[in-house]
Amino acid sequence: MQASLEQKYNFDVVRWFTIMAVVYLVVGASVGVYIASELAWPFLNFDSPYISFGRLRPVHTNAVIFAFGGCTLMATAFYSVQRTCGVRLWSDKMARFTFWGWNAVIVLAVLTLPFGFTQSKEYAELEWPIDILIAVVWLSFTINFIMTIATRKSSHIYVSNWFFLGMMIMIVYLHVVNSLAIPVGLFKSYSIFSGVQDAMIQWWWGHNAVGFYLTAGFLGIMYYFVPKQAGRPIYSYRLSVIHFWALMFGYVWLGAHHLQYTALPDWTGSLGAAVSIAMIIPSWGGAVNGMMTLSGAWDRLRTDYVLRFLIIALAFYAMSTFEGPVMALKTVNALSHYTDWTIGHVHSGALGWVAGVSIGAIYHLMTRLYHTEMFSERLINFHFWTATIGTVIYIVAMWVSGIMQGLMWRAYDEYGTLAYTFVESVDAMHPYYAMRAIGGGIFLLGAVVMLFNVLMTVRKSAVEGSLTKARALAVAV
Ligand code: HEM
Ligand code: HEM
Ligand SMILES: [Cu+2]
Repeated sequence: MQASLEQKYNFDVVRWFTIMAVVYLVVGASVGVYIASELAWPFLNFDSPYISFGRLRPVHTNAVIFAFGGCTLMATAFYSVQRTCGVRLWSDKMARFTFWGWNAVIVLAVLTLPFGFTQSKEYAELEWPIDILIAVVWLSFTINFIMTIATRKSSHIYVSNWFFLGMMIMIVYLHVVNSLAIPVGLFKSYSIFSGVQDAMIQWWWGHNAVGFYLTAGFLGIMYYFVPKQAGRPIYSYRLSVIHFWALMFGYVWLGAHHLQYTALPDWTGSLGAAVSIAMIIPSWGGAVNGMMTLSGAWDRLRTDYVLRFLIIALAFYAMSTFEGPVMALKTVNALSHYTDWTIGHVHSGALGWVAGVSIGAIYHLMTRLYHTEMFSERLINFHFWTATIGTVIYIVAMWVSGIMQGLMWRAYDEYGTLAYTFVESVDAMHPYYAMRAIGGGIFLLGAVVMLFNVLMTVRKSAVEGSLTKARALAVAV
């Protein structure tokens, strides 16, 4: 059975993306721990512009979102679309181009960001030549995916493909519009938008990078891998369809919640807040749908570590999609904005949800792609606990420091003047920044163990010859 799968499908490109995703998780988390340490112990900036916090921060965000997240999305999308449609990828060449092109983007990011080449748009820092490359590579990914669905053998299009498709199409136009700029040199350009319009476009992209890339794409992963790992059908197919359309229509309206109390018209922020609150419903619908897939088989969580990763990720998804809407409310945002509370929210989504569901999917993929068991189940268990504990320490540290910052900045003394100077609030953050660096270090340790486990599994498969056998059998079949 497995042998013929090797022949029928293109798993090579999936294998490459899977391994690179794990490598980039380690790289991105390492830079994360480093910049977290720079905030706790500023001497680590070593007075060098190249490794200063300001320049390494976008290296971190690009590495985790686009390198780790991107490779995970491409591996899982290319794998699940073939399996659910019962056909090989439409074009092997295009898939190879997507792999090399995407990695070229990542290398270019590492080569430009530390030298200060940036458009200064968050999550869209890369300069215009790289933006063009991103658009071309992303389109090749999208077209290959759509054409694979178009040639499918199954009658309907499974819901995971809908989520991947939604992500791909939205990202094409968000990326293109947000990146429209007038170049004045090879690595210098000016946005065609200015002032408040520029801010609005930036956060229309920024929020939807979260909503479509970090959420819809990873929900595609959830809808394929949770039922697969649990060995049961998704709890409610009808709920998944409602989840999909509500998410697609809702998320695009939220960008203004990043710009409360700015030069934007007041009503845009109110609209953003109102729709944000409404988004709790589809988000929780999706999380419940994933969790209830285990209904009647909860005992599996005791023994199946991969399933644990997937389900705890859904718990973090539910938590961050409750926290986000609350933070969108103007009264709450007045306190939380500019503080570490936002950073805590980001990482409960990014570490708990995005990394959690990715890690679960990658462990699942490894055994299917290399036709063997994982090198060590115990190390997966170890990874589960380090990832969970590291994430919780990170988030708790940021909640405390964020709320403290917010309260210190608005505290008045008996004469009506500010009770604290800004630098006093920075000083008060030190213990929490140290705590975050430690939490991040624990998370990173788990990621390193995962890389080791993954590489040993590749080696194990080579020693056993299981992949070679599967391929040879494929020729014989
Ligand atoms: C070991 C793990 C990690 C550590 C220690 C870490 C640390 C950090 C630090 C120190 C910042 C800058 C915060 C600031 O400006 O005050 C940051 C920002 C960010 N990180 Fe991480 N990070 C980690 C993993 C991740 C992962 C896996 C993701 C995504 C999947 C991620 C996504 C982000 C994003 C989106 C931001 C920007 C937040 C914002 O602008 O509000 N991080 N991270
Ligand atoms: C219904 C769901 C969600 C809503 C309504 C929401 C809302 C918000 C709000 C109000 C902020 C703070 C804006 C500010 O004061 O600057 C924020 C920041 C952020 N959220 Fe969420 N959130 C949601 C889910 C998520 C999820 C699941 C993730 C992660 C993967 C995520 C990632 C982020 C990031 C990266 C930022 C920081 C943006 C920046 O300033 O750089 N959010 N979100
Ligand atoms: Cu947002």
